[in-house]
Amino acid sequence: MSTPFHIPDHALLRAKLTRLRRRETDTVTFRRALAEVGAILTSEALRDLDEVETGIETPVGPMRAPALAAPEPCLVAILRAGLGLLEGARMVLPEAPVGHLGLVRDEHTLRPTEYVVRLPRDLPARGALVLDPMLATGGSAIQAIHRVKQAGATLIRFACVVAAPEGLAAFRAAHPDVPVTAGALDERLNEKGYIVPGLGDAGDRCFGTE
Ligand SMILES: O=P(O)(O)OC[C@H]1O[C@H](OP(=O)(O)OP(=O)(O)O)[C@H](O)[C@@H]1O
Ligand SMILES: O=c1cc[nH]c(=O)[nH]1
Ligand SMILES: [Mg+2]
Repeated sequence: MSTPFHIPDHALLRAKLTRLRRRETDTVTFRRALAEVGAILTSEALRDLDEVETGIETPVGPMRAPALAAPEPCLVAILRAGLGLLEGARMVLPEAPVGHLGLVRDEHTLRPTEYVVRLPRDLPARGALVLDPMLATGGSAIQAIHRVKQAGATLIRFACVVAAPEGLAAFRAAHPDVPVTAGALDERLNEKGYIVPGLGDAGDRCFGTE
């Protein structure tokens, strides 16, 4: 099986991504755009959730109407930058339980170190959408999905804003069963492991710590 990879064809998504990429975008604008992109990517990543038909009454009369067949999936944010996407994701799924995975990449080895694991109890029953703006070498996302699987989830999806070909290939090799929804697939990684052209350090830009 090969990981399904989907870039939504949406003018708003592209325009908001351009805002995120601009060097001069300030922290407030960056954070707002990241949340908006989080809402769009969450909707797109979950567009194929199972539905059932149910009988309802509108103010005008009865009808058969679609509803979700199962409780909403959990949202899992990879700290820190995933918190920016989470803000928008929760607008779309306000009732979803939220998990946090703290991962930070060593700037020399580019390997992630885990510093927080806090996952919802009903992850196995609900499944999860894991959120991180950047899929660079793929190390952080691969580790995060590993943790979510370890916690018992089988139905897992991953959403990111920008992916690098290197990271996508590594992710596909590690988790071929996990579909990826992304805002864009960029050219490559540079010698420091940053995505080119990318948008810089998503965590620093979101939290004003540059
Ligand atoms: O695919 P990778 O090579 O693992 O790189 C991607 C990771 O790097 C960034 O996090 P960072 O380590 O900078 O932590 P932060 O969000 O706290 O800034 C980003 O948010 C991803 O989690
Ligand atoms: O380009 C990149 C790569 C990793 N992490 C980021 O925040 N940006
Ligand atoms: Mg960072």
